[in-house]
Amino acid sequence: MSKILEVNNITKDYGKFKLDNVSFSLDRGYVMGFIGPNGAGKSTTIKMIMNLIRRNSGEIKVFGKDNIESEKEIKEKIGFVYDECFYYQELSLKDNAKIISRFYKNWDNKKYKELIDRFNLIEKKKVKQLSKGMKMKFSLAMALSHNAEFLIMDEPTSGLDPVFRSEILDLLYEEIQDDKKSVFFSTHITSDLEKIADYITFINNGKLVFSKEKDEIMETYSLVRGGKEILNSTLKNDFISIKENSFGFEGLTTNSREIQSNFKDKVIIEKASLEDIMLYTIGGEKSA
Ligand SMILES: Nc1ncnc2c1ncn2[C@@H]1O[C@H](COP(=O)(O)OP(=O)(O)OP(=O)(O)O)[C@@H](O)[C@H]1O
Repeated sequence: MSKILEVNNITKDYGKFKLDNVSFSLDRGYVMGFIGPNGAGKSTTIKMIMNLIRRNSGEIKVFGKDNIESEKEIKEKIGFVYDECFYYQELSLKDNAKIISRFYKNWDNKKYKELIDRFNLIEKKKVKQLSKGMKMKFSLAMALSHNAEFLIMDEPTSGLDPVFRSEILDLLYEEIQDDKKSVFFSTHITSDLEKIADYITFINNGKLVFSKEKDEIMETYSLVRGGKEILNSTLKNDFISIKENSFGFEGLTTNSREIQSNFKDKVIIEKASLEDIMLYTIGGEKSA
């Protein structure tokens, strides 16, 4: 299977913040969600993949090629959606498309028109007159109109209402059906990932927590609840983190089988959502 993205030991030192030796990779044809709390380093990583900022060390390959040496060739095949709208604000959508389409050999005007219609965008409008959701739709229409093989998106659904979000996810879902396109996108909305991601990469405070297949993650982590009387230090060691209150505890574990067999009906065990995994991992104290 060919790799569409390889991020190897990248580091960016901003002084107060350091993206520290982060590595992960994505195979062609798959969707990877990129999660982490505010300030974790998601945008920094995406900007380095797009060569918008310089890394201090490490290596990034896109389509098997170095992202700096082969920048022009790589970008031709990438659809990029960024949370800050980088179009000409004073120009109409039509004029923006006219200018930007010239940069792409594979510009597909038919597809562009279809997406503009589908999103009910009015081409005469200036970019600055669009709402946040409309800007996102325009960005997506542009990103999907040059036969990109790889979509990279920084928070494409942030600040959008559930109807817009669901429309965007439906469109992405259609786009990946041919198994040739790959998608890498950051988000805070973990429920979006439960729908469409094959892999999840999670960073916290500049460090990689994990980069794994989603199904494996969903099978590995569980939430366990129980009464205070059973929570001794041995049991505490089975948890990634625990919240305690006056009645009992709730904790995230990768060890639910053993806990179940030791404590039987004294505990309630359920699958953890991605949000639970993120919150407990970030919250991170064993004895709250
Ligand atoms: N140009 C810069 N100079 C100094 N520090 C920076 C710069 N850009 C980002 N940072 C810092 O790097 C850290 C990571 O920021 P980044 O935008 O990558 O996080 P993020 O995970 O995308 O967060 P969010 O979810 O809030 O968008 C933050 O502490 C931020 O203040």
